Amino acid sequence: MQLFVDNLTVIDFSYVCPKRGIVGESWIVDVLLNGDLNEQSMVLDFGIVKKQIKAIIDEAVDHKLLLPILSDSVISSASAHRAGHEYVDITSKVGNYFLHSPACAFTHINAQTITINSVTEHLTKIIFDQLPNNVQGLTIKLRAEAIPSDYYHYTHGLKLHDGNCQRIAHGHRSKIKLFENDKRSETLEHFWCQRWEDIYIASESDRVDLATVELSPNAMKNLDKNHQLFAYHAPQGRFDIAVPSNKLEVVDCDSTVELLADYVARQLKKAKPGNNYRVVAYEGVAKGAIANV
Ligand SMILES: Nc1nc2c(c(=O)[nH]1)N=C([C@H](O)[C@H](O)COP(=O)(O)OP(=O)(O)OP(=O)(O)O)CN2
Repeated sequence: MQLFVDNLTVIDFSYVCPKRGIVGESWIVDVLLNGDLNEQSMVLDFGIVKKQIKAIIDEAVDHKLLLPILSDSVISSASAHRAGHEYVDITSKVGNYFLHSPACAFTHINAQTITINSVTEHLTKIIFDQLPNNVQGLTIKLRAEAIPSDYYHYTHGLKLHDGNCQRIAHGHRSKIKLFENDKRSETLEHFWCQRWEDIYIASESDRVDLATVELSPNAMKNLDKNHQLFAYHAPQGRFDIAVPSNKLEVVDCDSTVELLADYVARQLKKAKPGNNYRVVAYEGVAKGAIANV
């Protein structure tokens, strides 16, 4: 007998890509179980699938930075600054990134590259080990939202969030709808999606200098004038990141989706003060915020 739950959850995360740097991503999760019926005449109670399997997936990959640990582009090591924290040094074709975060902000994936296949394999093993004996098969399907318009991938962290969004490098694949004087402008959408392609969005208020940043000894040797540094303390611990300027947008606000919608709206208004703008910004799949100026 087979049991399925479509759209079980959306995982919002970022991953290291040797070509693209740090990439924000959102994947929808569908689950298919194969097994005998239990004493309740069920393969597995939907309640358990929806709560426990979702919780395992969240704990494994949601709001984390996924590291392809078989790739030469990632070096991770224990932090010398703080217990339970990890350094991650990343080299990529678009520049080098350096991070320091509580270890829970990273997931090591035993692969050369982060792909739907490598993450599916990682999740399947973790989940299958925790299923009851009557469940003999598990198929996890990860898929990106089908977006007919332009979209961007962004990475950020919300220092004021009391949940996992405080992690300094988690992200999303997001569309944006822009209206100029009540008329949808695909030209403007295209412009912003190019501008924010694989972007890291940092807040000016989190900027730190070389004297205060906490990064690995290797990072401190390799930082150059192209890097900009950001750090904050949040309930899970201390977070630091060095980002290459060519993959960075520094905003004058926090990066909640409400404030990003407002930020885009303000930039549009500044360029053409006589026009009215409506910005519908998404944070991953099927959720977002609307700003009007
Ligand atoms: N009003 C807002 N709420 C939240 C924002 C935000 O910008 N405005 N942002 C976040 C995080 O950035 C987060 O990445 C998104 O969280 P979400 O996927 O919704 O959170 P959960 O994992 O808890 O939800 P699931 O349904 O389990 O995916 C949080 N909130």
